[in-house]
Amino acid sequence: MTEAPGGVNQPLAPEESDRTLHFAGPATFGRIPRLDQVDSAEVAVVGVPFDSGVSYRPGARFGGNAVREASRMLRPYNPAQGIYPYHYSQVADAGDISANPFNINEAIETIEAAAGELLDGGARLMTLGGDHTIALPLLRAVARKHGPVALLHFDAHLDTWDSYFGEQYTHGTPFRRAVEEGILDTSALSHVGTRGPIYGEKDLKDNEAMGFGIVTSADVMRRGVDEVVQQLVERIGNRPLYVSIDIDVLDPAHAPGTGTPEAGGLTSRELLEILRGLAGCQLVSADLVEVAPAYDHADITSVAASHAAYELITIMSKLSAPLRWRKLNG
Ligand SMILES: N=C(N)NCCCC(=O)O
Ligand SMILES: [Zn+2]
Ligand SMILES: [Zn+2]
Repeated sequence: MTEAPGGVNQPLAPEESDRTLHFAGPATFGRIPRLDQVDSAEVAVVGVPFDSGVSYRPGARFGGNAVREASRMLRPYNPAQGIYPYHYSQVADAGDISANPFNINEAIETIEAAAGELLDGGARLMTLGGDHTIALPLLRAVARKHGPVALLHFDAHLDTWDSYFGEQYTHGTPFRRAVEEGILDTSALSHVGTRGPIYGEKDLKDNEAMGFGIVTSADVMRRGVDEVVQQLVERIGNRPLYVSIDIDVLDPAHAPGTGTPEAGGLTSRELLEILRGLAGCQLVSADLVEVAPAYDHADITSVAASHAAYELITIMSKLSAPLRWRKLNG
């Protein structure tokens, strides 16, 4: 193993694993420190245990903690991106946002406010859901800081539907609301991994009109990861980027633990490789949603989710490091 950086003013990283057990003690993401153990964080992992917006099987409120448990074994060096994510920048676990499960409108306001506070504190956010409803308040908070952002949305579903049973705020509608609110940069919107039956042809026409490009799950298989990454990265350019990952983008063989599974999805290997390909992008925050551990087996879903979050955290840590050095060296 290459030696990890360390010393005065270096970020507080997880304990060396030859001295502590990966499988003991409270589960913060990757065994990183809690936010209250450090002055501030450049990357904050935050849970949003809210799933009152689901249209089918519930249970994603338990997703964040399942991902934290599954992330215990993540080691400190990321060879795919060539850095120690927890040593470059301060990465900390900010705990959970308590959103009212009986009132979606209030929950959305709570999430937006709490995310805004963490962003104002200088952190990029890696949010662990929760169902996909939470992407809307997270995008609002991010757009308030950065203006309209580019969106890379990994999902079996479009999540741009108008309403369910007349309700506008659900896990199938966050991105239509976000387009309507002007918080997305409509010249750089992409869905990746889309597949399965939809409600009608109009769904696709609406997405085109909103500005979404679509890379289906079959496109990834036919064209290959490298070509897809190149196309996505070109579209994103230098814009501030928000990545939203619905774990159902993965095939149910790779992610059975989710509420609305669809056959024919990405492999976890494909997803991780696409995420690594985003390393040059200006990733400002990300979410990972729809892990529902009650339907999982042998932690397949939460392990895959923890690795996806680790890749995004690595990108954000790398981006934050120069800021940290500038601050320390005046
Ligand atoms: N899993 C998410 N986010 N959305 C699924 C909505 C699909 C539907 O209810 O028709
Ligand atoms: Zn989905
Ligand atoms: Zn979704």
